Amino acid sequence: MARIPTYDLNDGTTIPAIGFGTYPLRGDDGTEAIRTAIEAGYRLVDTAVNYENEREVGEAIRRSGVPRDELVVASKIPGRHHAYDDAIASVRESLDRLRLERTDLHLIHWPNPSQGRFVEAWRALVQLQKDGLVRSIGVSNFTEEHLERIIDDTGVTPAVNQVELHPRFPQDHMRAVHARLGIRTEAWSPMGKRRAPLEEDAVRAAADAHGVSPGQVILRWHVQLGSLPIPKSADPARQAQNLDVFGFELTDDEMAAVSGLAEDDGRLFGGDPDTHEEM
Ligand SMILES: NC(=O)C1=CN([C@@H]2O[C@H](COP(=O)(O)OP(=O)(O)OC[C@H]3O[C@@H](n4cnc5c(N)ncnc54)[C@H](OP(=O)(O)O)[C@@H]3O)[C@@H](O)[C@H]2O)C=CC1
Ligand SMILES: O=C(O)C(=O)[C@@H](O)[C@H](O)C(=O)CO
Repeated sequence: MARIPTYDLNDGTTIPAIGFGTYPLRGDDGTEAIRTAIEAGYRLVDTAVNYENEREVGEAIRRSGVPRDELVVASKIPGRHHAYDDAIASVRESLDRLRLERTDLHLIHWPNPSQGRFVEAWRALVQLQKDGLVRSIGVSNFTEEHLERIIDDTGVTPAVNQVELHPRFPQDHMRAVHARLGIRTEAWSPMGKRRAPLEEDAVRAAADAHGVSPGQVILRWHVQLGSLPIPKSADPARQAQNLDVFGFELTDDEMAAVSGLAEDDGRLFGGDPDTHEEM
């Protein structure tokens, strides 16, 4: 099994350079899909309270037989749990469902700025990290302004910001913000989900040139951008293929051609964190 490179995080820990997205894998089939992904070599597994599959993730980990300390298990606090005490309880409930002693990465799922309580949720994560219930702490869908607010308030910089990022929406600005602040960029819907540009010439040409699939070209584009993708696949063959992106390199021209697929507003469903809120 190929070794997956890792990134250093700003809290002194490391994280695999690619992870496995688990939404919407649920039930027995979901557990089996997550187990086959771990068997294929994924060591970072991304879940959330709102995916309603933390039990399946925990069960898949146990069935995989992979030692717990080799896995990075990540979950997320939903919008309805942003109040300080609710955020603490949310993480404890996630641990109960996962049947784990701690998560390795815990994120605030969406900032929900109109509620104005994401700073409370961040303070709770800072405390939970001190208490050893979570290893690394981060956020998801935070803008530059949201990041600066929590850092100013606590002095603690998130290790990770998980944002929408794919060839149609490359997030140049947020990647620059993350580089400035020392935050690792993690990419959700890294393929572009239902709008994955698998048939676009830029992707097809690079796939042909390197003898790989269009999906591998997209994931390799992430790797070379320094973006940590978390592709979801229910199919064992595609799960394995998506991990196999460390043995070839896109040229500068190929990288530019894939980045050239960016659209003015390439978001998949209008998930602008200033206005899109999820409870
Ligand atoms: N923080 C947040 O707000 C959000 C986080 N997420 C996270 O990001 C993860 C991934 O995002 P997701 O929205 O699923 O989108 P992806 O971009 O990962 O796309 C998933 C789709 O691509 C297909 N696919 C996967 N690999 C290949 C391949 N090699 N070739 C062709 N098709 C492929 C899958 O089909 P198949 O299963 O049949 O292979 C599935 O339909 C989620 O599972 C979740 O963990 C997602 C959205 C928001
Ligand atoms: O999957 C997630 O993490 C989400 O935050 C949702 O927005 C999800 O992408 C969705 O259901 C969008 O239609």
